[in-house]
Order: sequence, then structure tokens, then C-alpha cells
Amino acid sequence: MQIVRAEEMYEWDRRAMDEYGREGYILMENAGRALAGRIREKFPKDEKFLVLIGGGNNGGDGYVIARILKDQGFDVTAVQVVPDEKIEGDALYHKNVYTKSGYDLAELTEQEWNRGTVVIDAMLGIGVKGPLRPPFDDLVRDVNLYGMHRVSIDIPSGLPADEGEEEFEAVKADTTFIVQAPKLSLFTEHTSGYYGEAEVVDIGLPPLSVTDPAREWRAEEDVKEGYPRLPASAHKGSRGKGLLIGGAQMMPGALVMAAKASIRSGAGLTTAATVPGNIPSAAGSLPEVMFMGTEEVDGVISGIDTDSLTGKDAVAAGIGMGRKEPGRAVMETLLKETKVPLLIDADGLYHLRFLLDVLKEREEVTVVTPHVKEMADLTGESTGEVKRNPFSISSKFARDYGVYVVLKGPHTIITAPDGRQIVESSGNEGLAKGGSGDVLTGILLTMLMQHEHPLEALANGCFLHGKSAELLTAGERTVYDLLPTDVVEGLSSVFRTYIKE
Ligand SMILES: NC(=O)C1=CN([C@@H]2O[C@H](COP(=O)(O)OP(=O)(O)OC[C@H]3O[C@@H](n4cnc5c(N)ncnc54)[C@H](O)[C@@H]3O)[C@@H](O)[C@H]2O)[C@@H](O)CC1
Ligand SMILES: Nc1ncnc2c1ncn2[C@@H]1O[C@H](COP(=O)(O)OP(=O)(O)O)[C@@H](O)[C@H]1O
Ligand SMILES: [K+]
Repeated sequence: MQIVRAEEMYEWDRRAMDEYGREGYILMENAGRALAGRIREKFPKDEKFLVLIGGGNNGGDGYVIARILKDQGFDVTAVQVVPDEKIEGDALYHKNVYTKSGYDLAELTEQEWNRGTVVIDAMLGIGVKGPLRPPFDDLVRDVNLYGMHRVSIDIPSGLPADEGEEEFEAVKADTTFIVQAPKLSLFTEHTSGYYGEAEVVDIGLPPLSVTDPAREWRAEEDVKEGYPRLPASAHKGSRGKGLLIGGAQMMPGALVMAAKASIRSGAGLTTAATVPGNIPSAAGSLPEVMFMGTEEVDGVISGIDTDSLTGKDAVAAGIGMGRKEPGRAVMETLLKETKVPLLIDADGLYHLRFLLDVLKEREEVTVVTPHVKEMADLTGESTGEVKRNPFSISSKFARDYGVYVVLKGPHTIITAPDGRQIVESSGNEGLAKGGSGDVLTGILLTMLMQHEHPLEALANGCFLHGKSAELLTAGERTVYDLLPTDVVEGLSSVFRTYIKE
């Protein structure tokens, strides 16, 4: 499913009319009918609906919804919140249909506020610009104040559709029925909460691709269909030989979790390279993994035998390796000498910020997997800026350095060097715990070895990781006690539920 900016949504609408000959008022009828259908399915017939209708096409959708719900016998009070002269075009057409149907408009009184149980917010859509002007400023506050269930149409009124906007006032919806395609603000941290429970409603626009480069929200079906299946003739070589590099004397756990995740997610053979002192205990807990000692200074990795890179299908480096000086040279060597996909995470990203010129020179596939703070440090932006602009900041970094970016969070945004983006939203707050990222690194290492397209591979890996958490917390675990090591074990149920044919 495409994720659109406001401009792209308008483009979609315009092309449906200009190229496909669909009349605007018919599109609006279809939109309102689809939206009313979802409202009808969600709420029992004894609810008392208050529909607030604004002056643009969002209000036009509101007129269609109010009429259809009334046609079907629902208790609906409709209020046009702007003067008559503001209603024009397709919205005016549908206002006329509404009134010719014998339905009237009400004044917004204290009584109406108190009588309603569900408010349908069709005041402002993706056309909102700048701070709210009267009467919308007061109305948005009132909607948030009264205790009705708040249903926003397309977008909570006042909320920006795109990323980047810092100051706004908006309806805090309980439910949002999004028209046709999710907008960027559904995925940015400071705006996503306003949507409440969000559902995309297909209003039947022709299937056009309006995002270029493509920007897509991953659905379970996409993963089920596209996941590379294992042939019966598989052997360990065909499943990939991966190398994980990380772990300092005081941080052996990260590497152990990543290595375990790598083999659990299906790697043929995983080798873990770490400081020699960590090997006896790590090897004891991971009999399937091969170990290799690195050079060491002050308890951290200070060098790696580049022969170990030969014969590998992918390499992941940086987890738990610490930030001490020697690590930088190790990362520089890896950037220069790794001829297969190289994934860099955690402390490896810390060192990378001093090696950006080397990164730029590198020609083979490179993946960086920062969380917001690491992305901020890599790009020199503040964490606030990264949170407000995750799509464009990821895209710029991916293009500037020719890398794949996995910007981790509740909605993980994966970007290819050409700017294509996939959002993977599986997972829950149970993953907000030290070590979750290490598990993800192990999974992604495996995915990179098994799929010819890194963007798809990375999206599949984020899905496995997030779904494991979801399945576990739907069963025995909760978001409080879930451990990263549980997420590794939970991969079995993800494969059984979603991947196995
Ligand atoms: N064919 C259809 O029926 C479709 C309907 N759509 C609906 O149309 C909406 C977009 O319609 P519009 O472009 O008319 O935009 P809006 O419905 O968001 O209304 C924009 C109007 O609101 C007013 N406004 C903007 N910012 C304001 C502010 N800060 N304070 C006060 N007033 C402000 C302006 O007068 C402007 O004309 C979508 O959100 C969706 O609901 C579209 O999604 C596309 C498809
Ligand atoms: N609230 C959340 N909802 C969904 N996923 C989350 C949430 N918090 C964290 N995650 C996921 O957990 C992982 C955490 O990675 P990271 O921040 O690197 O953790 P660590 O520092 O423990 O390695 C990422 O994959 C991220 O997408
Ligand atoms: K709205």
C-alpha cells in the first residue's frame, strides 16, 4: 500500500478525473459511501452521531456520510461549521443532494454536544495549512473536550498530512478512517498518536502509483507472498555463510543474541568474531555457531584478520564492540575490505560517523540500522528533527552515501539508495529493551544472504522481528517481561504462522 504526501494524494485524485474520466462528485459519493459503510459496521445502531462538516472536500465527504447514515435510519445530527459561501464544487453538489433528500442542518448547541455519543470529524482534511483559524480552533478544542467517541475522516482535523510540521493543534481521534492511502503523518512519532486506531478505507480510486520513488507500507500478505522459500535441496552453503563481528570484554551478550538470532532465522553457517576472552562462555551457549578470536587492545576489538571475510555471503559488525578508539580502524578496514553486503549497527555506527568519506567510496551493498539517536548522530541533525522528518532524512542519507538505511522505531522505515522506502510496522513496546536491536541485526544478516533484493530482505527481517514480539505478547509473555532472547525463540512461531507453506 502506498504512503502518500498530500500532494501525491491530490495527484491521484486529479489523474482519476483527468485521465480516467471519473467525475469528482462521483468519486466523492464513492468515498463517502465506503466511509459510511465502515462507520456502520463499527458502531451499533443506537449511537447518536454528530457530524461536523467543514468547507473543503473533507466536509464534502461529511455530507455524503451524513446522508447515507440517515438513509439507513441512524440517529444523525449534521452541522455545517462554516458559512454557506465556503461550500463549493463537489462539496456543494453533495450538500444539495443532502438537503434535497429532506435532511436538515442543525446549529451546534450545548445540547447537541451533550446528546451525541459519536462525533464524526469531517472538518478539515489534508488541505489544512498553518495555524487553525476560527471557527476551527475552538471546534477542535471542543471536540477534544467532550466525551464522545471521536471518529476522524481521512485525518484528524488540524493534523498535517506530511512530515516536518512542528506546531499544530488537532483533533485527538479515537478512530480515523483514512481515505484510500495512509499519509506520512501516520508514521511520525509526534503525530501518529492523534490518529487513534487507524484504518485505511479503499474508496475505489484507480490503482495508480503516485509515489516516485515508491513509498510502501508493508502488509502481512506481502511478506507471505514474497518470502524466499527454502528448496528441499537446500544445503548450508545455499542458506548463507554469515560473519558477525562485535562484543567487547565487558559486552559479550550482544554478539551472542545476534548470533543466535542469525541461526534461528535460517542462516546456513554463522561465524562470530570477538575478543578471545569472550569465546569460551559464548561458545558454550551457542554450539551451532563457529567462533573466531580478533586482535584485542584494552578489552576491545582492535583488528580483524581480513582472510575471515573470504567465503562469506554477508557481514554484520558493530554490536557491543564499544566506542574506544581502536574500533574505528576496524570499521575502516571492514568498509574497505568487505566485498559482500556489510551491515553496521550500534557502536559500529558510532565509529561510522568519522568514516563517512570511506563509506561514500564503498561500492558494495552497505546497510546501516540506526535508531533515532544514532541517526541524529550520523547526520548531524537533532533527534527532534529526525523524529519529525524520518522519511526525508533517511532518504537523503541513503542517497548521499549509497546505502540502505533501516531507521528503527515503532514504525521502522527502510530506505534503499535510490530512495525507495518500505515502512514495517509490526512489533510493539515490548521490544523497547536493550538487546532488541542486536537480535534484529542477527536476523537481518541472514535475510541479506537469502534474498537478492536488499530492500525486501531488510523488510522481511523487520517483519520477523516485530511479529515474533507480537505473537509472544499475545500468548505467554507481556510487553513488560518480554526479553530479546524470547524474540529469538519466538521466530519459530512466526515461520510457522506466516512463512511455512
Ligand atoms: N474524491 C474524493 O472524494 C476524495 C476526497 N478527498 C477528501 O478531500 C479532502 C481534501 O480536501 P480539500 O483539499 O478541499 O481540503 P480540506 O477539506 O482539508 O479543506 C481545506 C479548506 O479548509 C480551509 N483551511 C485550511 N487550513 C485552514 C486553517 N488552518 N484554519 C482554518 N481553515 C483552514 C481552507 O479554506 C481550505 O479551503 C481529503 O482530506 C479527503 O477527506 C481526498 O482525499 C481525495 C479523494
Ligand atoms: N515501541 C516500539 N514498538 C515497536 N517496535 C519497537 C518499539 N521500540 C523498539 N522497537 C524495535 O526494537 C528494536 C530496538 O533496537 P535498538 O534501539 O537498536 O535497541 P538496542 O539498543 O537494545 O539494541 C528495533 O527493531 C525497533 O524497531
Ligand atoms: K477530518
